[in-house]
Amino acid sequence: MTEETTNAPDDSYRSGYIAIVGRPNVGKSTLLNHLIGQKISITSRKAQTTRHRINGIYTDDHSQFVFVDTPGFQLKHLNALNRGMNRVVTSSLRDVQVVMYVLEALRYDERDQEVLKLLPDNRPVLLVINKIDEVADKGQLFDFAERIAKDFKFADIVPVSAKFGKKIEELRDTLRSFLPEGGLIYDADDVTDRSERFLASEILREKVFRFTGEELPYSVSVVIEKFEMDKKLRRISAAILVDKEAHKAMLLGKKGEKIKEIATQARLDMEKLFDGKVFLEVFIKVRSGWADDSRILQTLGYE
Ligand SMILES: Nc1nc2c(ncn2[C@@H]2O[C@H](COP(=O)(O)OP(=O)(O)OP(=O)(O)O)[C@@H](O)[C@H]2O)c(=O)[nH]1
Repeated sequence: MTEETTNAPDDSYRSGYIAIVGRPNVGKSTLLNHLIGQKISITSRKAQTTRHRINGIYTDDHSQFVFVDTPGFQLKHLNALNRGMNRVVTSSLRDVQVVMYVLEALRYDERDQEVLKLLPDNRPVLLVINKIDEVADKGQLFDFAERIAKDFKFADIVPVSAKFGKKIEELRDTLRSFLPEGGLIYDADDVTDRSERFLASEILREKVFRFTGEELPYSVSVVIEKFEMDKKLRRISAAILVDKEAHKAMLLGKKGEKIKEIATQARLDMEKLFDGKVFLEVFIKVRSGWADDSRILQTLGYE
């Protein structure tokens, strides 16, 4: 905790960057969506759906929170893609004022400890225990928190249920108390500094994961090949990159029904977020072995 943070009078405006860190699937994206009150970061049952650093912004009369969502740590199977992701995590921690370390209630193993090792010791780190709705005996949460606190000096501990929006207000209040005094970093009505182009690809990727369930591997990626404004209409062409012909068939579904449904749902979400009509074309391209190809990764913006 810095002097500046502790001494700021409570009625002063506060603002700052907050990183969300934790291993895949603990609920970071769900938490971010609730913290900013709008769907920006994508969520899915599958681990590792977040590959980019995303800023979600929440502004009220007393504070502005700029959230940085980080990709889940992948400690096994280090290919070029995962190495790129771990770099994003470490670099996103360098320029934030507060870190939220997210765990799933009652789950803590060596993978979480690995993540813990990368946390900074020179600024406040909050332990956020998510998915408390899954724990019937709340006393267990207390013992759990005590155990984790032996491994790291947390500034505070906040139990939440991101999915059910429980204790989110409390979490925001706690976060606020650790933000430095300062004015707006972004405009008051901004929710993200990401381009519509990026958001479009995230929405489509979410639908791909949602509609293919566990069938499709994580190497699937989405590239927006065209994003044009035609008066008020957004014309978007997107390519879904897959590794194998078999994956393409999974995405197509019977008579192309699955991809049609994916594209329709993605378009509806885009129209809601952009508040305007969208014309969306989706192609599926087979690109074998791309997850290990650094050159292609560069063009996708991972490295
Ligand atoms: N029961 C319960 N499930 C939750 C809660 N928060 C998130 N989940 C579920 O946990 C799964 C993973 O959530 P995500 O938000 O995608 O997790 P993430 O940590 O962002 O995952 P990566 O993007 O892979 O790093 C989803 O199925 C969520 O619905 C919660 O509070 N309670």
